[in-house]
Amino acid sequence: MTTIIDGKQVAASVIDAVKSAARELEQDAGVKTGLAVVIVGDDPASHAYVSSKSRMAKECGFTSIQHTLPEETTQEELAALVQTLNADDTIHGILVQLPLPKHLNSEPIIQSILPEKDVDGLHVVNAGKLATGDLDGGLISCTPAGAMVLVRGIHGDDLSGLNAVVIGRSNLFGKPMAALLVNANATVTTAHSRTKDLAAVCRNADILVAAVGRPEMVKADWVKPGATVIDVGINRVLAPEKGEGKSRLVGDVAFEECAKVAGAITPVPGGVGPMTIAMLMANTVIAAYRKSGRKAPKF
Ligand SMILES: NC(=O)C1=CN([C@@H]2O[C@H](COP(=O)(O)OP(=O)(O)OC[C@H]3O[C@@H](n4cnc5c(N)ncnc54)[C@H](OP(=O)(O)O)[C@@H]3O)[C@@H](O)[C@H]2O)C=CC1
Ligand SMILES: Nc1nc(=O)c2c([nH]1)NC[C@@H]1CN(c3ccc(C(=O)N[C@@H](CCC(=O)O)C(=O)O)cc3)C=[N+]21
Repeated sequence: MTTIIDGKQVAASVIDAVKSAARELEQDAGVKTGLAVVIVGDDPASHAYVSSKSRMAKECGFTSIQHTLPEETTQEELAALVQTLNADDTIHGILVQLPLPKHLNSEPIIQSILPEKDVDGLHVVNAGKLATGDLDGGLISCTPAGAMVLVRGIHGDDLSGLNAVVIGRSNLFGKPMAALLVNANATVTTAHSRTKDLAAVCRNADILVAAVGRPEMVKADWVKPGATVIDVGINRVLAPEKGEGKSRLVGDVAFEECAKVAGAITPVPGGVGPMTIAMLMANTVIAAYRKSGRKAPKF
């Protein structure tokens, strides 16, 4: 029987642990954990993600601040907001929702966030710590951190002898995911748009992770029988069967057919997505513990 990995349930248990950690920090040190989420422009999908992040932060007992800036915000205005949040002692985590509108350059903005407040794990200091194997010193990008929790739930902490293939090489997901898998002793291949015979590369994977942004690209005959399939893709496609103009969410994996071959597989929605938000909360409370000089909990 194929295991359908319940990301919602795993995320709920991470959130419970975050809530207790935040409560303890407040009781013992008088510190209320604070998260600031910055969004520029009016992309509806980005707004939906950002409001669920802000809502969850409140549910965790955090101070949650959302800065919604207009589409025509300048580079200087956004940079100034980040400086203000860097200097604000009540804010422990800063997340700038990506992508930014085209006229803005995201890289200097992300690199201007203090590394200890970079709950997205995108600052070079945090990316560098992960790349050099210092997993406890920095902050790890939320989606790969969450995907790893799901992988660990199936295979345990030690992936010795297992082949892992990650499709995608972004700084937000593919690169940190590959680093986490290598750190757990998997033998890792990173595939991308220039990879030759992707299907054959994937068939070699005991753990197959897809983060491409192409609806249902991974087919059943790409999956090694019994493999663990982690679908990171979030694609909104038209669903005429639900009515005119309606849409539904699908991953980068053709779920129905791949579920017949895989040993374990994440659904979309309800797989990696909820883990991303849970790990964002985890990173924020970790940042608050470190700022107060206390040993941070692990999630
Ligand atoms: N569930 C969640 O919480 C999250 C989901 N996502 C989703 O994950 C997906 C990927 O996100 P992200 O990493 O930011 O996306 P990017 O667009 O930054 O990266 C996509 C990667 O896929 C590769 N790629 C594109 N086309 C192909 C192809 N035909 N064959 C093989 N590889 C290909 C690209 O290769 P190349 O580098 O050569 O261009 C690139 O490395 C998206 O659907 C996004 O919405 C992202 C973050 C969080
Ligand atoms: N700086 C930055 N950091 C990010 O982590 C980041 C980002 N920018 N930009 C966009 C992507 C995407 N992302 C998701 C988060 C949660 C769900 C999620 O909760 N998904 C639900 C479904 C949500 C729905 O129904 O629309 C699920 O998969 O079950 C999805 C996607 C974070 N991202």
